[in-house]
Amino acid sequence: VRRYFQMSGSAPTCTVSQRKSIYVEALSHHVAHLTERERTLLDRLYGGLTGGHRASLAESITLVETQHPRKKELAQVLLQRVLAFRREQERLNGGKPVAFRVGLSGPPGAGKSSFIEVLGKTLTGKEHRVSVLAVDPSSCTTGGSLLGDKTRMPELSRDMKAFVRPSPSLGTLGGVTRTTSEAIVLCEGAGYDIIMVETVGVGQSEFAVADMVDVFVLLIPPAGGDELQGIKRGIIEKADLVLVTKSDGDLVVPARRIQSEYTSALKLLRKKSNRWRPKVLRVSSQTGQGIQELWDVMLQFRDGALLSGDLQARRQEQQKVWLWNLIQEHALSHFREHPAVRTGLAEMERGVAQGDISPGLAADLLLRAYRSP
Ligand SMILES: Nc1nc2c(ncn2[C@@H]2O[C@H](COP(=O)(O)OP(=O)(O)OP(=O)(O)O)[C@@H](O)[C@H]2O)c(=O)[nH]1
Repeated sequence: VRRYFQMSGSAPTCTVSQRKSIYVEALSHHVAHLTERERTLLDRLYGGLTGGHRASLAESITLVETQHPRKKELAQVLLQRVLAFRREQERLNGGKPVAFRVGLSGPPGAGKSSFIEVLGKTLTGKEHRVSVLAVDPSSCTTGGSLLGDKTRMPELSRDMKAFVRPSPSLGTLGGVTRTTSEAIVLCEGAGYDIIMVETVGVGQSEFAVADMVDVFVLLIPPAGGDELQGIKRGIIEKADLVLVTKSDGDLVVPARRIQSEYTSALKLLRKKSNRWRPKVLRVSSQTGQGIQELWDVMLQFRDGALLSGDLQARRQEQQKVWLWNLIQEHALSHFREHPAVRTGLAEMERGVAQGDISPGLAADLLLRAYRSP
C-alpha cells in the first residue's frame, strides 16, 4: 500500500512516519480490495492526469463528484495518490506551491465570464496552464444554474492550455464545495498552474470560495444604487482585490465613481492583513484595458504572501476550516437522521417557537435522545 502511494518509508521524524501510516492504514482497506478492473481504472486516470491529459482530468473530477459509495472510495484513493504526487512536485519546486489559486465572485451580470475569458487567454498566451472551476449555489437547490447553462468562455474552452469545468449540478453547498476543493487538487496534479474558482455573489457560496483560494477578487459592475445593494459587507471584507468591470465607453465615468466609492469604503473596513491593503482597479474585458496591470498586482500579492509565509499559513488554515466544515456537515446529518431525533424534532421546534420550552432544554432533550442507545 505504501508503494502504491509512492511514500518514502524513511520519513525524517518518527511522528511524521507514524502519521503517514495512519493515512495509509485508513485507505488500506480500499486498496486491498481493489478489483483488477478498479486498479486498471485508477492507474489509467492517475497516469493520464499526471501526464496532463484533459480527458483524464475531466473523468477524475467526475469520479470525485459521484454519490456512488464504492466510487467515492476509489476517488479517495486517487486523490491520495495525486496529493502525494503534488507534494513531490512542490518539493522539486523548492517547497513552493505548484499553483496559484484565484477566487472570483460578483453578482450575476457583473462580467465574470467575459473577464475570465480575457484574463485566461492572456495567461495561456504567457505559457501558463489555466483551469476554471465553478461553484454555483443555485444548482444545489434547484438543479438550475445562476452561472448560466449557455456555453461560457467559448474561446478559453477551446484553448488546449485551458480546462473549463462547469459546476457540479447537484448536492448541498457543502458537497459542491468539497468537490471543488478536490477538483483543485486534481487540476494541480494535472499541471495547471493557475486555478480560477468562480462563483455568483449569492448565499454562502462566495464565502466558501474565499476559503479555498490564495487571492479573492470581487467583481463589481459600474452600476449604482439598487444593483449594488446585494453585495454584502462581509464579502467586501474578504476581498484582496476589487475590480470594477466594463470600464469602457460611456461606462468609464460611473466606473471611476464606483472605484472611488469602494476605495473609501475599504479604508473604513477592518484590515485583513498588515502586509496587504486591498486595492480597487478598473478593467474592461472589451478593450483589454487594465487586464495586464491587474495581473501584475495579483503577482505582487502572491509574491509578497509567499515571501512572508502568509500564503502557506492561509492554506493551512483553510485545510483545517475545511476539515471542520465536513465534520459539521456529517455530524449534523447523522443527528437529524437518528430515529429518536426525527420523531421529536418537529415537536421541539414548535415548542421552542411558541415559547413553551427553552431552546437550551429542547437541545438537551434531543441530544439525550440521540445519545441513548
Ligand atoms: N461594455 C462592456 N460590457 C461588458 C464587459 N464585460 C462584459 N460585458 C457585458 O456584460 C454582460 C454580462 O457579462 P458576463 O461576462 O456574461 O457576466 P457574468 O458576470 O459572467 O454573468 P453571468 O454569465 O450572468 O453569470 C454581457 O452582456 C457582456 O457583453 C466589458 O468589459 N465592457
